[in-house]
Amino acid sequence: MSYSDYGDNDPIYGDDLAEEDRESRPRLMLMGLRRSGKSSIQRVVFHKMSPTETLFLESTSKINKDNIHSFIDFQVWDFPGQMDFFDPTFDTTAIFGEVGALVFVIDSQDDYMEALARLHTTVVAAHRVNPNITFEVFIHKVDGLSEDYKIDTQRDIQQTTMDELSDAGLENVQLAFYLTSIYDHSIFEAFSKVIQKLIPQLPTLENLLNILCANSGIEKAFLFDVISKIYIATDSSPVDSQSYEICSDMIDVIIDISSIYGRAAIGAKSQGYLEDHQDGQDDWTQQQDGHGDYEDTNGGIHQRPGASDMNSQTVVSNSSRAGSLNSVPTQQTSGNHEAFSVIKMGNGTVLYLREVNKYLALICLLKAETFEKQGLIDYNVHCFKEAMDQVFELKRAERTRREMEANQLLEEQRHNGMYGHG
Ligand SMILES: Nc1nc2c(ncn2[C@@H]2O[C@H](COP(=O)(O)OP(=O)(O)OP(=O)(O)O)[C@@H](O)[C@H]2O)c(=O)[nH]1
Repeated sequence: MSYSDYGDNDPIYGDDLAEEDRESRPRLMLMGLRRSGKSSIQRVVFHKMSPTETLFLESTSKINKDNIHSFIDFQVWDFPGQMDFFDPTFDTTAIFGEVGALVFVIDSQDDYMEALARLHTTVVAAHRVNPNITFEVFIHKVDGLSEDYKIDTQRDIQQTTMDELSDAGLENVQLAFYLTSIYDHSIFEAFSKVIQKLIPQLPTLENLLNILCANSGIEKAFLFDVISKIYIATDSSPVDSQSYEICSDMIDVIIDISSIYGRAAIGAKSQGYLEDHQDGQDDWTQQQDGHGDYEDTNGGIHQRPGASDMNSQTVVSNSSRAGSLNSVPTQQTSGNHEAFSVIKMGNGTVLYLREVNKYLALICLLKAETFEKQGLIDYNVHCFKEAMDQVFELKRAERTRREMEANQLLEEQRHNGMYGHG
């Protein structure tokens, strides 16, 4: 995945975005009152900004358009809080016409009555222009609220919003509500669900993951976008936040070890620890800054000869969380240099990560007994990857076919224009 720089004068991704680009990418809009946390969400999720750094973000003064290049290309538009969308000079058709999802951010630590009024007018206007928009409401900054208060706030916001929409004759409009904070995994989990709605291949991916889980004894499988740590699909068993968190943390562990090991490896080379794999050692690390182009993940994880011994040798701390690690990951690059890692935890659960393509990683949770048949799991994952390739290849082929048809039509029109009067 690569990300745009989002400065106002960005020559590539700012206002100069090519017209055809505007049309071909699903658009995701971040709206809400000033200081509700829109830019922070965008920077934390897509640019790897640390949550505390968002304290220094300046207020957004114009729409920031951020092009996300990943398994699907989409745009995130961050709107300034003070913008009046309903000013007659504002082109609502252009704004809402192409939108895939509208994320409305409400600051739950503040008095939210004004935000609810704005949410209502936004939904009414957007739905009138484009009834296909999905509305996602982030009840944000819940890190400052107690568990009980979170639930009460969500119930109150949900009830008030739906009542008002129903009074306006819009009882059929679907809104999804999420409790979010940039200080924990909740923002990534919420974004995962939002993005999934923009992926046309989602049912196919879920089916493939179901088949993989059923045939390999895997308890839960997530397909992650490595940089953003958004999961784009999972099997159809219910998602519990802890499973998501531990899998998402695994990506961080792998990236951290990859970067430390990569650097250490250069130093250790003279001592004979390393045979190869130095190049590309920081690929995943580079991606983490949110600006790396994520072009080459091969060899992102490196193996010291005999690295698999690490698993049985090293015991790190144990803690009360089910997801705590008490053994160090076994990391390997497989024959074709794709990242692969296994973490065995103290509670008898195994975390299994495999790079699927340059954007995605598959992470599975399974029992240690099941993992004894690793050969079967490896083989099934290989089949899964091939099926995934086919799914995305079909999409590419379809796009190419449509482009060719459009070009042919254009040619014919040109030809008729030249010779049509003869
Ligand atoms: N506690 C807490 N603070 C947050 C969270 N998200 C954002 N903030 C803080 O909220 C403040 C405003 O965030 P911004 O991202 O600038 O808000 P915005 O909606 O983009 O504001 P405008 O650009 O003025 O529309 C910053 O100080 C952030 O650190 C959160 O999840 N929890």
